[in-house]
Amino acid sequence: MARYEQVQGTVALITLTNPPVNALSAAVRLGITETVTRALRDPEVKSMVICGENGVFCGGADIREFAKPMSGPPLVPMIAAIEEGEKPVVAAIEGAAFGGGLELALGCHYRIAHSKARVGLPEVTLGLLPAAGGTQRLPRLIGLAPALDLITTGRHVTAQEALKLGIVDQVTDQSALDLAIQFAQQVVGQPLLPRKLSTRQTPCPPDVDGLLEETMAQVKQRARGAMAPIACVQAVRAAATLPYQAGMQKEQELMATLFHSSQARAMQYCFFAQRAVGRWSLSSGAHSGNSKPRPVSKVAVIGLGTMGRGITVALVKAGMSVLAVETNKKQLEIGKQMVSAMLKHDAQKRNATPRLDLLHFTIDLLELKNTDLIIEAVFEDMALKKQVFKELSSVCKADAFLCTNTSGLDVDELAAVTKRPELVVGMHFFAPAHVMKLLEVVHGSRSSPEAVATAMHLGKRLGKVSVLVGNCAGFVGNRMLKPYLEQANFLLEEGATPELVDGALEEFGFPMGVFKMSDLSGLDVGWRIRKEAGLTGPNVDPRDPPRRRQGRRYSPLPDLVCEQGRLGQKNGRGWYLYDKPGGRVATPDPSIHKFLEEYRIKHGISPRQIDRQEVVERCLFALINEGFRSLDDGIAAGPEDIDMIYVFGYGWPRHRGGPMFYAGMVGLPRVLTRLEHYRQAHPEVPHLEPSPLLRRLVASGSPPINKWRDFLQRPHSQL
Ligand SMILES: CCCCCCC/C=C/C(=O)SCCNC(=O)CCNC(=O)[C@H](O)C(C)(C)COP(=O)(O)OP(=O)(O)OC[C@H]1O[C@@H](n2cnc3c(N)ncnc32)[C@H](O)[C@@H]1OP(=O)(O)O
Repeated sequence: MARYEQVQGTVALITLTNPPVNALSAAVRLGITETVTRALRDPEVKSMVICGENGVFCGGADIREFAKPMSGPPLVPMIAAIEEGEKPVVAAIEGAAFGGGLELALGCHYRIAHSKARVGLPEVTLGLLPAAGGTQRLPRLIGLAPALDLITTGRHVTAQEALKLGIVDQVTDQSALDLAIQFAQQVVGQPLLPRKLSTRQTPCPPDVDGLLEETMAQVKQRARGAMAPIACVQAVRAAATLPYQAGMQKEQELMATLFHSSQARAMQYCFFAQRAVGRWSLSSGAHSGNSKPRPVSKVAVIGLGTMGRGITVALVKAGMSVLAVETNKKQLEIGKQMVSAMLKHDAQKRNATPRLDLLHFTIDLLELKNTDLIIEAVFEDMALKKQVFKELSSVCKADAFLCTNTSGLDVDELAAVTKRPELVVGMHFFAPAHVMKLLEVVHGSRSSPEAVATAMHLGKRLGKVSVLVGNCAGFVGNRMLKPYLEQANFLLEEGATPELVDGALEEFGFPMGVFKMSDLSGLDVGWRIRKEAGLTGPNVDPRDPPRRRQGRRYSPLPDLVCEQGRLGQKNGRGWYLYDKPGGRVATPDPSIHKFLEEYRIKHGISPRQIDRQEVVERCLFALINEGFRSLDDGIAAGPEDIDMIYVFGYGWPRHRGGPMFYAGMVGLPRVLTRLEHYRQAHPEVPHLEPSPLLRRLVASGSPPINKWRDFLQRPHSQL
C-alpha cells in the first residue's frame, strides 16, 4: 500500500497507493512505516519524497476503519518517525491533503503543492479533532489565530492560501512531484532542526487568553451542541500554553472523549450518507450507474420570485448560461435588478467578477425554443403551473426537459398536461436556492431514467446534495414537516409558548425553532395552502367544530394569527415581535401570550406545564414516524435519503445524524413506546400512531440502520 522507488540516485520516492483517495488504512500506515525505515537505513538515500497515487496526496485516516478494532501501526509514532529522522522528507501534494493526510505532510520537513491542490483539517466535521499531531504542529507552523480558524471550521484551503498562510513552501503549476524530487536533492545537508515543527514555539498574539476566550465563545455559539469544535479549541490552546509533548498528550485525551461518541458516529454516518444518496436506483432496474445524464448547456428559469431568483443565481454561479423569463416587463426588470445585485454581492465576497454575461432576460416564451432544460418556479398554484407546462410543452424543443420547482404539488398531474411526460421531473430547491445545499429530485411515475439522471447531475453541478424522492404531497421533506408543525401547534394549545417550543428545539441543535422558522418563511404561505385544502376559510365543512377538520384534531391557531395580520418577519409581527418589518431580531410578544390564554379559555382548555422533553419527543418523534411511513411507501429510498434531506434542507443538527439515524441512536423501542404513549394521550391525532415499519423493526430486534431496507414493505415501489 506504499510503493518504494529510488529516483535520481539518492531520493527515496514513497507513493501511497490506496485509491481513490489514498486514505491511511492500516495497510498504508504499515507501508509508510516500512518504507520510511528502509530509506532511513539505506546509506545511498539522502532524502525522501512522499506522494500519493493518481494525483491525490491523501484523504486522511480511513474513516471506515474507525468503527473497527484498531490494527496496524498508529499514526502518531509513524509521523514522529518521519519528523525525527535525520534525512529531509518532502511532501509532494497533489489533489488533496486532508486530515491525517495533511498531518502526515506536517510531519515532513517541506511541503510542495500543485496549484490546484487543497489542504485542510476537516476532522471537526466528522466529530473528531486532528489527533495525529495536527492540533500541535499546525499552530506551531502558522500561528495560533489561523490554526484556530482552520481546525475549528475544518475548511478546505486552496494551494494559494496555504502558501500565504505558510502551510506549504512552494506552489507549482507544473508537476508537484518533479519539483519535490528536485527540491529534495537541493535541501540535503541543510539544517533539519528548524524544519521539525515539534521543536518550534507557537507564534501567538499578545493577548492569547483573550483570543482563546473569544474563539471559544464564537465556537460554542456556532456548535449548536456539537462537542468536537470545543475540543478543537481546547487542543489548540494546549499548543499555545504547553510544551509539545504535553500538548500531544492533551490532544490524545480530548480525542479519546470524542472518538467513540454518538456525535462522531452521527457525523461519520453523514459523510457516507451524503455520498450514498448520489447512487440512486429505480424499481425498473435503471440506476445511476447505467443511466446517463444528457448534456445541458442552456437552461431557462420561469418566474423570478424568491425561488426563481435564487435558482438563476445558483445556475450562473455554476457557469451555466441562463434565460430568465417573467410575464411582464415590470416584473422582469425587478427580477433583473435583484438577480444582478445578488450575483454582484456574491462575487464581491469571493473577490471575483460576476458572470452577468451568462444571463439573458425575456418575457417572450418563444425564446425558449433552443433551451435544453427549463425550471419552472412560478407561484405554488396547480392551475397556474399547469398552464405554464402546457405552454412550455408547445414552445420548447421536443427533447427539452421540463422541471418544476414545486415544493409539494403532484408532478404526475403536471406531466400529464405535456406531450412529453417522460421528460418531466421535479427539482425542489430550498430557499435561498443559491445557498441551501439540498435538492429533492422528484421522480414522477412516467419520468425517464435519463430525465432523473440529468436532474441529479445538474444538482451536482450546482454543488447541491441531490436526493431522489418519489411523488407524493410534500415529497419527503415537507411531508415529514407536517406532523412536526402540527405537534408544535397542539403544544401551544395545551399550555406551551412559542419561546418554550423553540427553545427546546434550538437546544436540540436546530438553528431556529419551528415558530421562528415559520415567521421567517412567512405565515401566509401555509395559510394559503390550508385554505386551498379546505382546512380554513370559506371551504371549511360547516359541520366541523373549530378544532376538528376532516375527522381529526386540528389547531386553527396559525390561521387566527394570520387573520390578525401577523405574517411573520416580513411585516415585523408573527409568533414573535420583530425590531422592524423584515427585521431578524425576534422578541417574545406578550400579546401572543394573551391571545393564547384567551384561546384556551374560549375552548375550555386547562393549560398544563409542558417540559422540553415533551416538546422534543412530540415534535421529532411525530416527524420521524412520518419518515418511517415515507420509507415504507417507497417515497424515500432509504433512511440515508431522509437524513440528508433533513441535514441539508431543514437544519437538522449534523451531530445528530438526521432524524432516522437519531431514532436509531435513541433506540427504536423507545421511539415506539413514546409514540404509543402520546397516541394514547391524543387519540384524535393519527400522525402519532406508530408506523407499521417501526413496529416491524422493533419486533425484529431493532436492526441497525443499514439493515432497514430489508424490512420495507414496498422497496422503491414508487420510485
Ligand atoms: C484510530 C485512531 C485514528 C486517529 C486519527 C486521527 C487523525 C486523523 C483523522 C482523519 O484523517 S479523519 C479523515 C479526514 N479526512 C477527511 O475528512 C476527508 C474526507 N474526504 C473528502 O473530503 C473527499 O473524499 C476528498 C478527499 C476531497 C475527495 O473528494 P471526491 O469528491 O473526489 O471523492 P469522494 O466521492 O468524496 O470520495 C471518493 C470515495 O472515497 C471515500 N473516502 C474519501 N475519503 C475517505 C477517507 N478519509 N476514508 C475512507 N473513505 C474515504 C468516499 O467515501 C468515496 O467512497 P464512497 O463512499 O463513494 O464509496
